[in-house]
Amino acid sequence: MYDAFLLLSFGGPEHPDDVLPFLQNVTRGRGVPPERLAEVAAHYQRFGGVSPINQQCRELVAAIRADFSVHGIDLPVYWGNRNWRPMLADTMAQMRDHGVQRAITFATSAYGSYSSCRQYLQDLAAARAAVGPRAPVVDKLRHFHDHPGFVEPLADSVVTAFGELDPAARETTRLVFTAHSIPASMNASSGPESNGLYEAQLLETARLVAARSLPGVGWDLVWQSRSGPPQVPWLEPDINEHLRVLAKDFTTQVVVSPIGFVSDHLEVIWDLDEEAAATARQLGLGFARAKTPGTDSRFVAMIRDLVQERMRTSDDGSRAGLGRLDHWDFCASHCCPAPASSARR
Ligand SMILES: CC1=C(CCC(=O)O)c2cc3nc(cc4[nH]c(cc5[nH]c(cc1n2)c(C)c5CCC(=O)O)c(CCC(=O)O)c4C)C(CCC(=O)O)=C3C
Ligand SMILES: [Fe+2]
Repeated sequence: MYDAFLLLSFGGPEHPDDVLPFLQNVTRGRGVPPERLAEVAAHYQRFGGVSPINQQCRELVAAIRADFSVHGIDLPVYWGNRNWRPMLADTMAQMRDHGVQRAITFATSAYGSYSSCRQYLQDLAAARAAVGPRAPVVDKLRHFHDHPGFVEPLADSVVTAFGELDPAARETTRLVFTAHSIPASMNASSGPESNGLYEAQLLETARLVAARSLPGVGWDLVWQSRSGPPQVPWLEPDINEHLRVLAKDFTTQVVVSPIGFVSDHLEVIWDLDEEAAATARQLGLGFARAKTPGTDSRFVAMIRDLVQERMRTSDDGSRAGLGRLDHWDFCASHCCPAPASSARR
């Protein structure tokens, strides 16, 4: 049924000169103010112009290849990005040259919404159009917000992070989950019923991870990495604002778990490990950041499970998942529409 596997990711710069063109690719037609772009460029330059995300994808590709080979899955593994080299269209041209006809793709985002799902589908369509008539057909794997292979490594990392804090202060510990903020209207229009699928799936993940890591400890889902013009409402509160509120109450320490991401890329190591950690320090709050799945073997096995689930010849409708929300293989075309301001892209 499928003759190749494609890892589809966001991409990031790997040289100081890459930073601006990368940011231009990300924000083209999106109305992100120049001040915000300059600020984000400075974050990348603080890390020598190198985002860790591409190296993390290389490691994931290697782990998937090893896992597929051990489990007898005979699919070549390709990798392409939305915003930086290796660009998706170049990878797709290579797949065409290798005779690939129908590939299955895993996008490095667990959730629905325009930015986290639909945009990847649009990128696939645009890349196919660019590659021309013999471009492979590429199907996208489903959302995996409540898959045990995602939830379990996240929960273990929360326990590990709590181990860096004062174990005696469990009563005054808060578990703070974060995800990338998106425009409130984008959240509202996400999902087949346009009723906030992005936040609903994130709340499921948060609930499942909390119950498996620090049961009884209070938790919240808050947002990070807000972009866009200030007059447009985005999901709130921001993590830094939330830490200020927690510190006024009886919280003495926080475990922060970025469930919105699958690897510890720049938005994690800058916005949390630098910025949110500094806010916590100022407030006198203990702070520990839990890891994302990265190349955890359970996460890699989940990717295989999703491929096998899609490839099985008789579908009994069952889908591995710990939560209560529905799962589906193919998103309806009306699902998670592009925001009006970016329709031109
Ligand atoms: C939902 C979501 C995810 C999670 C799902 C997924 O992973 O796909 C995500 C991931 C990421 N976002 C990333 C980087 C950036 N996102 C930006 C801007 C934006 N993100 C948005 C949403 C999301 N983003 C939105 C609505 C915008 C506004 C512009 C627009 O409407 O599209 C900008 C522009 C500058 C700014 O921040 O303003 C940058 C540089 C990186 C790479 C990190 C690295 O390099 O290591 C990753 C993985
Ligand atoms: Fe982003």
